[in-house]
Amino acid sequence: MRVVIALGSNLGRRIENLQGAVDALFDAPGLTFVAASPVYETEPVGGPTQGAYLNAVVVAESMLDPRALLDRAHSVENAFGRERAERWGPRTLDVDLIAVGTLMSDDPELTLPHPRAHERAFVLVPWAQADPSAVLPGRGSVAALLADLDQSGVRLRTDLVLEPPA
Ligand SMILES: Nc1ncnc2c1ncn2[C@@H]1O[C@H](COP(=O)(O)OP(=O)(O)OP(=O)(O)O)[C@@H](O)[C@H]1O
Ligand SMILES: Nc1nc2c(c(=O)[nH]1)N=C(CO)CN2
Repeated sequence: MRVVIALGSNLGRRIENLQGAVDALFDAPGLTFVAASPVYETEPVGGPTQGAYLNAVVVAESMLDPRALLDRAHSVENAFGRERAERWGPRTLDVDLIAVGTLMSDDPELTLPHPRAHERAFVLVPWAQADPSAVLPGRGSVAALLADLDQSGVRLRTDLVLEPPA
């Protein structure tokens, strides 16, 4: 099943946190790397006053069940010292499951697609670069969603790149 994973960091060595997440996510069986987006510097959305984020999206092929995928996302966040202090607050690493195939779920522990993905340029801009034909289940094409979104807070960092997993 095709899965779309969003990465974000606005604390510490941000690009190293993102690259570390890519390496760690694929360090165990069940997940195969397909593509990584370019890296974007983005203005924080929501939460307290905080520094700019680096955001990127990774596309993968998964043989894991969605719950195991979420567990892996959480363990990678925890490995990077993520503290869950404040909603939408600063973090060394955020790993969100944006879509898992075409699954739909309203379970608060794992809502699919991610309930705020459709309104987040910091997710949709990198996703569209990683997969120009991307579709957000239940919401339509990512390109069409982006046409209605303000993308001014999302800036390409041509000097940064995510390598495929080590
Ligand atoms: N699609 C999903 N991806 C990741 N976490 C999810 C998803 N759906 C529900 N959750 C749950 O949301 C909880 C909070 O996640 P997290 O701390 O990453 O939120 P946040 O990054 O501050 O805000 P947001 O959810 O708006 O990105 C997690 O414990 C997780 O179980
Ligand atoms: N620019 C940006 N803003 C955010 C981000 C993020 O990754 N990038 N993540 C959030 C909670 O998931 C809240 N706000």
